Amino acid sequence: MRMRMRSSVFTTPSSSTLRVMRGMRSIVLAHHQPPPPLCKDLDQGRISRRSISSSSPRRLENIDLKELERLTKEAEERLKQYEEPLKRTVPLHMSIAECLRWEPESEEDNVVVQGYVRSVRGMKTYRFVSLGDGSSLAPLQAVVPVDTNQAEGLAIGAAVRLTGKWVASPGASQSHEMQVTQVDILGPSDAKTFPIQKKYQTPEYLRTIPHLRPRTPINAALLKMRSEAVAALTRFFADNHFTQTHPPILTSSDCEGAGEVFTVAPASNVAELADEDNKSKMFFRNKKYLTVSTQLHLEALAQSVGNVWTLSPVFRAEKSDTARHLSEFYMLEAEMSFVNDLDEVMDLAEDMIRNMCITMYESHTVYEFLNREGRVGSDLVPPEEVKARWEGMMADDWPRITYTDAIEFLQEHADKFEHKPIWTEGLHSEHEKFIAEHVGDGKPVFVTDYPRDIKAFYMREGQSLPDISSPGPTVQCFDLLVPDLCEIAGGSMREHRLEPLLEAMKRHNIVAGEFTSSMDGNAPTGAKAGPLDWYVDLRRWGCAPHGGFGIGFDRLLCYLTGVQTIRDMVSFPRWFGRCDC
Ligand SMILES: NC(=O)C[C@H](N)C(=O)O
Repeated sequence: MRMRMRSSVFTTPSSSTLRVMRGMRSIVLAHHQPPPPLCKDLDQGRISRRSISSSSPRRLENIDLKELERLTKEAEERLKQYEEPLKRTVPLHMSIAECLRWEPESEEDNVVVQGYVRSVRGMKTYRFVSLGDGSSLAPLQAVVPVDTNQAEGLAIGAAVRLTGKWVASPGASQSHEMQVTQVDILGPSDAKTFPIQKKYQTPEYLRTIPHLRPRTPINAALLKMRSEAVAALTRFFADNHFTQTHPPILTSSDCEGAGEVFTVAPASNVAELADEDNKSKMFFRNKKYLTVSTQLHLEALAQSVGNVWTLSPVFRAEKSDTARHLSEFYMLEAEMSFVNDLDEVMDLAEDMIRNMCITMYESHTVYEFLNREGRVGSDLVPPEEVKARWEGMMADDWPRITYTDAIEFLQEHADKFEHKPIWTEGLHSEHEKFIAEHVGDGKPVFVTDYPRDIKAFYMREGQSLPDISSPGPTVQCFDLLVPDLCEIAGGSMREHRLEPLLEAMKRHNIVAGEFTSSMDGNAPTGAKAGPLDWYVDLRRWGCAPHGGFGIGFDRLLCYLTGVQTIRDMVSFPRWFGRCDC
């Protein structure tokens, strides 16, 4: 089996920079650390900033001192923004994550937190309340005296604001706890009927209450992680001068040509779909669909501003009842202009994911998630395995093999599979799994140059490697495979030349009849390519070689969190037969 590593690095940072960055990241934890806690000093009628939490930077070696100085300055600047709230007179609350990392030596008065009651333990004279607000897997322990009537209304699920003293805790589970002096019940809850009790609840049960499920600590952490991933990706693309765009959700065609589109009609006239001949009665005067991929529109936008990206919902009417498929999911798609080599597209995908992981790795959320203990997240892949996934993603040089070589490799192990590996038939998920596990060695694997006839019409024909002798024509494309989840991304060079594109469309039966392939510029823009006329048009005027990819964003997050089914990764999952609330 021939295996290639990347030939070039598309983006910063280089691997040596990355090593430094990893060291730096420990110092730059300030980015992820809470601001100094703020609490109201009622006696003096002002708000004062208390000491910063004790999280000391680790791994000081490898640090460039000048860079350190720059970062310190940056951190000081950042701190300035917290001076502003000091002028306010209303109480400022701390998030629970901030509070938990705050370990002052002496008692701190008039601290305010707000959140949701996760549990209440009753003792004779005190109630022990576990409070969560989504910022942390760990709860805050609040101790409420019973005799003051303050404990009334403290029920599981209630939204509360607690004011009190932040003191060292005698308990072993936390360094500090709150001795509550005032309880405000902001949103009462009936403990008896609250559907998320403090006991193990199966993922299947939680899926029946998707509107309440986000309140569980793990689901809140998943929301935070998603948000951090988006922030990291946005920064990555901005740093690399990609333009973020908003391609449409309603479209005229099935980009992938797999017939998995949802058709759109107004609720007041669903019947219009049945009467295809009467287009004038249709809302859009023709059939329209929810997008399955924004790629084709991204190609148009890339011809304006160069490299572009988007993170959009896409929809697939696939009747797949698996842990990896949803009818609605988010796809991150990028399109690069003026590139002529599939390796450059793969470099981008690789750098982007690696960079995202490195940025996120030591965030509070990811740290807590990967170091969870006990029963927290017991339905997920164990933290050690998930950590190994992150390490694979952050490693350099993900292997690249051609589809032809992959099939050869699989054929050497044919006895292990239910389906025989056959060149013309594509890879089954058992094959993808095997490749990911045995070729990747913990890293994701690019499989390239698939047979032309099993791939989409828009892919550019040819081989990335001139020395490959494949059994038939191939296209310049890749699938990115990881263990367990198999394919998480796919991309290709696009056919940017008019004639070969029209030929490919004919081969795929996308259109019937003759095409107008004139390049004289006076030809009508319609190419008799039906709903894809406009896409053909893009090839008429100034279409540079280009390529791109799409990543199943929710699948990627599943892999990085160890969530076993994509239905538990997405807050409101939709799949064949299910679209709750
Ligand atoms: N933008 C892309 O290349 C994604 C591709 N159209 C897909 O749906 O897999």
